[in-house]
Amino acid sequence: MNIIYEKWDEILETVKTEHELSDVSFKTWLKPLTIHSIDDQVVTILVPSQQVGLNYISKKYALPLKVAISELTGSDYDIRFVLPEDVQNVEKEVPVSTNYNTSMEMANLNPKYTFDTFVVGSNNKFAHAASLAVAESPGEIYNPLFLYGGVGLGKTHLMHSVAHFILERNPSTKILYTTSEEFTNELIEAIRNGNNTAMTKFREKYRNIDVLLIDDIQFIIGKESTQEEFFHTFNALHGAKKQIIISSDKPPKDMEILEDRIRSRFEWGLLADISSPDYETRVAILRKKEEMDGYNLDDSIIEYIAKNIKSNIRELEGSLNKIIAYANLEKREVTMELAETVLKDIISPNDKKIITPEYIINTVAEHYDITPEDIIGTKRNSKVVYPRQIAMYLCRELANIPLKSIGQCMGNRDHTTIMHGCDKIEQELKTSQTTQKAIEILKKKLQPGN
Ligand SMILES: Nc1ncnc2c1ncn2[C@@H]1O[C@H](COP(=O)(O)OP(=O)(O)OP(=O)(O)O)[C@@H](O)[C@H]1O
Repeated sequence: MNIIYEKWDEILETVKTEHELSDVSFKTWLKPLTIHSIDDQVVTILVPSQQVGLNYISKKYALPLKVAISELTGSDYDIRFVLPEDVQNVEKEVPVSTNYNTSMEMANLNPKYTFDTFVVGSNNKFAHAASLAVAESPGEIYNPLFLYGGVGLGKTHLMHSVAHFILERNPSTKILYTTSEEFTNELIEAIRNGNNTAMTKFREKYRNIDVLLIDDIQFIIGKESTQEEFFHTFNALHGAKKQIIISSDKPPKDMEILEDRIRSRFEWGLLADISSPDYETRVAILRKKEEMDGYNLDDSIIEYIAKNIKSNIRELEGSLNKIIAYANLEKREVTMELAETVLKDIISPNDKKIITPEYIINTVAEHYDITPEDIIGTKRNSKVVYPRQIAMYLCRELANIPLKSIGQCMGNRDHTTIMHGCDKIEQELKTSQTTQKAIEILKKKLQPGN
């Protein structure tokens, strides 16, 4: 929390002492003042009612308050005074509700995205635990919580789960879910209106809340005014100990053309990634979905979907829905044959294509802009050694042939060399985003249907 909030009483006392105010003056003019918000270097002070005399207070106490704040914090803040009616007009935009369902609708939450319906697997264990911790103590431990991962892997589901959890405990919590695209559009609209009220309304909508969920933040990249506005929104909320949860398709350090001051704020709290689910988790997700929708499919069909749709949970669920919809429409039993027919467009024929070491070597070489000869050759500079190890790893993962045979295809290398290369990449995958991304992209190139 911004120190000005914590030391507000002390600041008022300082003004009193330094300006030798009598008790009655202090009680009348200063004591009733409270902080409305602190946005980047502007302290907005709420003056309780018009009788108190906004103009008088502003003329007489703006400077003393500015000086006292500057003495306390060591930096300069501008002072702005507002009346309750100015604020209330805007606060009506986000009314408080004590009813869970109303709050949920006002917050833009999907009722199905709760912790109960979220399947925990090794791909999302950490992100799940972090989200639960935030849900239990919003604004206190990990702020912001930054969830990142590929498309359709459950980031939105998790952030909504946090919101539901908080609302169940306290339905009057003001929560707002939005996407960075919506945020940008609303900002453009406010700027286009060209008047202060539209802008104030916009700001109050986003700053007058307890929890902000902002999805797909990567879309603010390259949008300067949005970044600027988001920066101030972030500071206002964070300064007031309000929880912020952000999702993105990549971690902050990989978000190119993002202002450094924003990147560093994203990294203030906790970063948690969600990767593609393993086979067991995919089966568990399909089973959960089946249970929720009241179906009971044969194990072999569930396994068929889980084996073939690997990287995207939205697609996984979509495949199940498609099979069921098709069966209902055609009034047919769900059989393996039906599942295969329905999913033939999604499960690319490429999956059935045998992935040979040569194919992998060519694809890796092209990706790194080197030649296949570089990969199988003996050069030892980093430009070729790393892609070579990547090729070894992919051969082991996808080609389904013994290490010895991989060694033969890779310039007659010994199987222990291949093993070493694979281990190296495996280690890197635990820590390096670059390697994770490279493997993800290359796997997609080699198996486009997955
Ligand atoms: N672990 C999980 N358990 C159950 N359902 C899940 C899980 N992960 C994702 N889903 C489901 O997969 C679908 C896609 O998830 P979601 O929209 O949260 O993904 P996302 O990561 O936000 O995607 P995008 O990058 O497109 O914004 C949703 O229907 C969600 O309920």
